[in-house]
Amino acid sequence: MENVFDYEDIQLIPAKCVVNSRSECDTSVELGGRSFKLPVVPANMQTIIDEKIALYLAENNYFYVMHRFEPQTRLAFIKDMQGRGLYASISVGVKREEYAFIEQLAAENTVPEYITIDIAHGHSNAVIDMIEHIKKHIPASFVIAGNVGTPEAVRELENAGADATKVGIGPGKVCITKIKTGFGTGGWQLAALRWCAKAASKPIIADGGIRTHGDIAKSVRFGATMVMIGSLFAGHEESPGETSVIDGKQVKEYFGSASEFQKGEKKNVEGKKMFVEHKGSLADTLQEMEQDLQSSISYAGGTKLESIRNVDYVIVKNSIFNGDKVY
Ligand SMILES: NC(=O)C1=CN([C@@H]2O[C@H](COP(=O)(O)OP(=O)(O)OC[C@H]3O[C@@H](n4cnc5c(N)ncnc54)[C@H](OP(=O)(O)O)[C@@H]3O)[C@@H](O)[C@H]2O)C=CC1
Ligand SMILES: Nc1nc2c(ncn2[C@@H]2O[C@H](COP(=O)(O)O)[C@@H](O)[C@H]2O)c(=O)[nH]1
Repeated sequence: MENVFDYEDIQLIPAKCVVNSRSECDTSVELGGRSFKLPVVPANMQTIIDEKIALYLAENNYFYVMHRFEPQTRLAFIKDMQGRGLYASISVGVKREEYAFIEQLAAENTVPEYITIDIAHGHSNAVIDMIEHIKKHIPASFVIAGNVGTPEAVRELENAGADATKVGIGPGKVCITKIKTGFGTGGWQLAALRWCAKAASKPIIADGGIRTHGDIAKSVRFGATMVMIGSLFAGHEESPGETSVIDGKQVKEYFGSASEFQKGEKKNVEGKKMFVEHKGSLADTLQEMEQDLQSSISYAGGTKLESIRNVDYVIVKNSIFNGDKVY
């Protein structure tokens, strides 16, 4: 691999502005036949999303992926969302009972519009078999498969029938995969995204490692259709993580899906827990993301998200923050 870099090593180069106001720039994106306000989706983790947040996001034209950690609630969740005239987007794993769940959905004719196969090491027969199982029983569902970190994996999952792939092994804020196993895209997630996107013939979701709103534009530049984000969405009033007070400050918990807090045991732990400062409302963050991305589009010299895809960039090794902390 040549040209290895991460988000903080890259600056996008401005092109001549064609709008009179940033409000003219359109941040919407299409995925699976629907248009969403932002190319951003909160991570399908238990401290990031719950039914209430999913409802808010769907009602307000944002993409969401419900987590898979309360499996018994998923059927009712799909019915509830669709009963309200909204789309349903759920996650599944690859264990035996998940196969039966897909068959149950088919038998009841309850077909979620989106299914994300949520596995740490997605380049595996387990994921390929699950893609094929879903496509056999409920072909109308749009299948997002992951996570992967190589072009070979993207091609193999696409060939198995995945409609989109999710890229990112270990760049997450509460991830310890890189430390515990020595593997992953941590530290070079943006370069891995670029590498995978060159091989992809379907949409890619960049997952993990986003630390600033500018990183969303950088992900789009390097081939992402959508960006999955955990830590920036943790700590909101609506966030499901528990609130506590540390050193007089209100904080909320954010833990990894492969942490002992999620698993309830210390087996194959590849995630940790942290506390993030209380951030106010989710709606405010989404609005700020939209404004920042509109500004990115204006700097790209266009009016639509796609204009970011063509901008030039420079590699400025680990230097852009000069020690500043924006967030
Ligand atoms: N994006 C990322 O970098 C990472 C994300 N995660 C998140 O953590 C959660 C748990 O993930 P995961 O452990 O996959 O889910 P599960 O615990 O549901 O495991 C799914 C199945 O895959 C097997 N499995 C898991 N990892 C491997 C591996 N490295 N090699 C072979 N088989 C494997 C498991 O068996 P067994 O447990 O017996 O091995 C199990 O049968 C998910 O939400 C995932 O997204 C976790 C790590 C990295
Ligand atoms: N290695 C691990 N990765 C995890 C775990 N739980 C979630 N994740 C991944 O992190 C992203 C979110 O990253 P962030 O940088 O935006 O916070 C999430 O979507 C998963 O792919 C875990 O326990 N271990």
